[in-house]
Amino acid sequence: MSSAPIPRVLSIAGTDPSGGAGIQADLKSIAANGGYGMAAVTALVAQNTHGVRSIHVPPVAFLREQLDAVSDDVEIDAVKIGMLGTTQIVRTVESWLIEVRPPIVVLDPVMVATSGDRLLDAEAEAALAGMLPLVDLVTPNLAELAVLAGLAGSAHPRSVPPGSAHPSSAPARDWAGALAQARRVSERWNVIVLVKGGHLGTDASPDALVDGATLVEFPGVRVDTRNTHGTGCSLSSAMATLQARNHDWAASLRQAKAWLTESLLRSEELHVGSGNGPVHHFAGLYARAGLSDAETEISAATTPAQITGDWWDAIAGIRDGIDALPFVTGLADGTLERDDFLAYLAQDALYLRDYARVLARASQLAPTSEEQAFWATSASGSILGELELHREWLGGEPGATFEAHPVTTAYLNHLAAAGAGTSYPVLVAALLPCFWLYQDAGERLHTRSHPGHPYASWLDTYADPAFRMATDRAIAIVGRAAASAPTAERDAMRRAFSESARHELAFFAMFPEAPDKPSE
Ligand SMILES: Nc1ncnc2c1ncn2[C@@H]1O[C@H](COP(=O)(O)OP(=O)(O)O)[C@@H](O)[C@H]1O
Ligand SMILES: Cc1ncc(COP(=O)(O)O)c(N)n1
Repeated sequence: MSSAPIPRVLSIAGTDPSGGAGIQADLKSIAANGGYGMAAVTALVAQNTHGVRSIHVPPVAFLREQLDAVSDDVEIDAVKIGMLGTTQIVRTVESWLIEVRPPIVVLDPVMVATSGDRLLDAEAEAALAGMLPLVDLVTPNLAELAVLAGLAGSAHPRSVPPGSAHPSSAPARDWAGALAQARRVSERWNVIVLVKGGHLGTDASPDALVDGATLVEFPGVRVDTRNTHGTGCSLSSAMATLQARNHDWAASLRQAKAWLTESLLRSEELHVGSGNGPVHHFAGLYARAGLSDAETEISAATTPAQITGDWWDAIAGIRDGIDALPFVTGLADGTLERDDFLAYLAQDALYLRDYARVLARASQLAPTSEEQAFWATSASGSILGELELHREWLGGEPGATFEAHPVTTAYLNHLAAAGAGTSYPVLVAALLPCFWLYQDAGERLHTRSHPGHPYASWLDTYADPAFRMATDRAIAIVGRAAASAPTAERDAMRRAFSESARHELAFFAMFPEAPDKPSE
């Protein structure tokens, strides 16, 4: 697999010359999350960390020219929409969206700035709600959510006469109230709502994704800082960028929140203005590039489970890829040719023999006797597994000569390289995908077993609770090692983990051997 392409993300928003919110924040946020940022300006806002002084709206025809100049030339992977200001601007962006149909659209329905200044005409609120059917994800704060929920209650958002009071809901005072409003908005306009609990005034800062009746909640820790200018802008553009990579909203939110929390924690390092300062968009990158010296507090703010959870989310594409492979679907429905199955088992036996040696190396490097025993037991299990495969399925002597497929060799070389180093954390991170991806795919595969299934006895082995426990244990060990590792080593762990995951995918993809590249 080649590396993921860099998403081209367009921000359509207002400006903040002090650099903390609006388009300036969006561009930093897109770049910090691995995207190529572009920007079309809706309104020029004279503002700083204390608030808005005045707003200048250029002719809307010129906004349309900016948008066309980008879309006539550049393939856009995601759009983030921020401050729109007036009904005319809303309509202009809406008609451009209808023509261009960007694949991902995130709308931060900016109405009022953190400072309390209005950034959207009151009469434009209904028009803004009217564009929601063109949007994939909307990211209102609690006040904005209440306005949208009020409009969701009316017969048709555009039936509300401009300037008239619409049946607005009061901002939710508790989390349950916010979720109920979000559900109304989601169902009314068929849009996913990212509910932000940052304004609830509690110690927690929860967020949630609401997609009709489906709810996924993300607990968050409130960072004690005044530097929250532009958090909404930054989060929404991070979401647009990460979604273009992940195609999984929950994974994107988990990553975006971890990044934003780190950027809030480090915001004190910036000395910008004397009001509500900006977040430090590049805090993590600076730390990892050696451009800043404090790094340990951030590690401390991240739990082992969050780290391994983030790694797992980042390989969502690989997991989907495994599930879709002809080998896996054929194994599930029993249509896999026996020769292909046996060819796979022969490679698996070869793999397990050397994997056991690398597990033994982890046992050698383990810092505690408990972990030493865990890896030694796993090594023993792996080599016994190899013997069993030969006896049961391959009908040969252990060590019988199968030729290693280049894919098997490549995976084993990667593991051997991790084992040849001296970093226990990197080694165990490289070993983890073999536990985790196998366990994960196996959990689904074993449900497909039935008495007449040609591979029933193989599928049944996937249900082994001992392997599940071993996988949980391996995840916990790796998470703990990562949480206490210096940043550079933790990055090397993440790379070793995702590299092994890519090898896992290639391993499952080996058979049946395709004569031609399958069409997309
Ligand atoms: N002090 C804080 N600590 C942690 N997260 C915060 C803090 N302030 C805001 N956030 C997070 O930043 C994101 C944007 O939040 P919010 O303040 O609601 O947006 P807006 O800028 O649109 O008002 C949310 O995910 C929220 O949880
Ligand atoms: C141009 C522009 N767009 C949006 C915001 C909202 O900022 P916040 O995220 O602090 O609510 C802002 N202050 N300026």
